[in-house]
Amino acid sequence: SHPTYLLNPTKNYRYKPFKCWSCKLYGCIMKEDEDDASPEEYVALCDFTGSGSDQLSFSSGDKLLVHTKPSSDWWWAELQGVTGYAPASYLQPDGAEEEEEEEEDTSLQDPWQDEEYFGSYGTLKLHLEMLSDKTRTEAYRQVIFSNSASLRNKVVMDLGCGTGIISLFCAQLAQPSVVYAVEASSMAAYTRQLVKQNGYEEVVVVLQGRAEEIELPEQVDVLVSEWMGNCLLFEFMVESVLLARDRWLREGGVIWPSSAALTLVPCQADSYFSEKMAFWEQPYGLDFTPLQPLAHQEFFTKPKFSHLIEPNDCLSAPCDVICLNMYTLQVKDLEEMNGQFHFCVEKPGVFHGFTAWFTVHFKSLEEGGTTVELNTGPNSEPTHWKQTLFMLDKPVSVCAGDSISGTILLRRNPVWRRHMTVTLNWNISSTGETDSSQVGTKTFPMWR
Ligand SMILES: N=C(N)NCC[C@H]1O[C@@H](n2cnc3c(N)ncnc32)[C@H](O)[C@@H]1O
Repeated sequence: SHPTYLLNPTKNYRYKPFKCWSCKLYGCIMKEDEDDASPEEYVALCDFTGSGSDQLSFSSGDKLLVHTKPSSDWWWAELQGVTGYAPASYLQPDGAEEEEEEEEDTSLQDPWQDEEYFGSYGTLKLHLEMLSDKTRTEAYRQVIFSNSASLRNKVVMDLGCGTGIISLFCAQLAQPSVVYAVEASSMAAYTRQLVKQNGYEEVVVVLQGRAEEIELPEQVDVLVSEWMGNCLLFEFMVESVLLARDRWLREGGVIWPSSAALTLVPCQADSYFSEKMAFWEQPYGLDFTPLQPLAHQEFFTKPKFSHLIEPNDCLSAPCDVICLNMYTLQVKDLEEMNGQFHFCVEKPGVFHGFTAWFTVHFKSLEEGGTTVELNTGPNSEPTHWKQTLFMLDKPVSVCAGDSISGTILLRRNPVWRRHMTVTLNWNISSTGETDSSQVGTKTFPMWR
């Protein structure tokens, strides 16, 4: 669940641009405009629908003429006489496909980056981190324990079982007829050993392969999975869970978790801001402020994952901005998920950014049974996910009574299928002496 394995250093990243308030152009850290060399031919890797008059819409396979590259993210391009900004990450030099094949560069042909992804889960590091997370692991144990009677003689699928801990809980605490423990990484071979070592090979069947591709001998009564990533959705393993639900979960079957929510709160982040930005004011009595734009680009352009927010850093009550019902959620819904928020600032402070976390619920198999909750927020025991911090470009002082309202948009990356961007739009309205309001917007790549 760490994004590090997806930071593919050989691929030049493209940061999403942020609208520069002063010049209202994309990517205000503009390189000198290259002299008007002859336009280069590029082919579109996927569809793009431009927003605003200055963006160019195109379809996958279109051949665009790129006239200038004012920033690494947005290029001035032309398609059939129409010009506008096109996102550079959607374009590939025309004819590069053949070269790509020659270089055996698989990363573009593997938008799921499965080699890195399942490679990283083939080692113990991430499994040790997840197993050491008692809050997470005990929550799943509680689900199995409190439903043990209803699990008797049931057929269970544990999707992405890793070391098999959830499947082992099922065999240890309940009497299911069988648990299909599906794991795509090479960890599956060890998981089979763990099942045998603990004497559960009669109950737990380990299948190595992607859940979308393996064959089960029967439908299942219960589909359980621990699929949540940073900001709930990063890795987009949830897509595999939905595909398995549609293919293997019998009518009336149960999916765990049954629902998920992404929660947001406006917050202070004094120590992070001081550490990364204020530091350059006067280190060792010298003025290093010319480095602040660099610090901004390097530290505040992407979200900070594994951030631990203190409850008193929250400037208002949190708000669930996206709620997923795992019975009705469709894969196509994952492309763009919208949420709205309205926060009432409860105390004066500095609005440095937003913090996000998630909560999942496990509905009981028994009518009226207790629902188990796994909450990764600041008022619960910390988990290995911690929280995710989105820093604003400029901190804003706020007073009690101010309101911060706006929208959040999670847009899945059309090329890199485990990645997304998070766009936040906000409006701060103060009802102090001077009725003022400040609007802002920022798009964060997670992580491409
Ligand atoms: N964010 C998380 N919870 N990650 C846990 C991912 C675990 O599920 C495994 N996994 C992820 N996707 C799949 C899939 N489609 N099929 C099988 N195993 C998977 C992965 O190898 C790792 O062991």
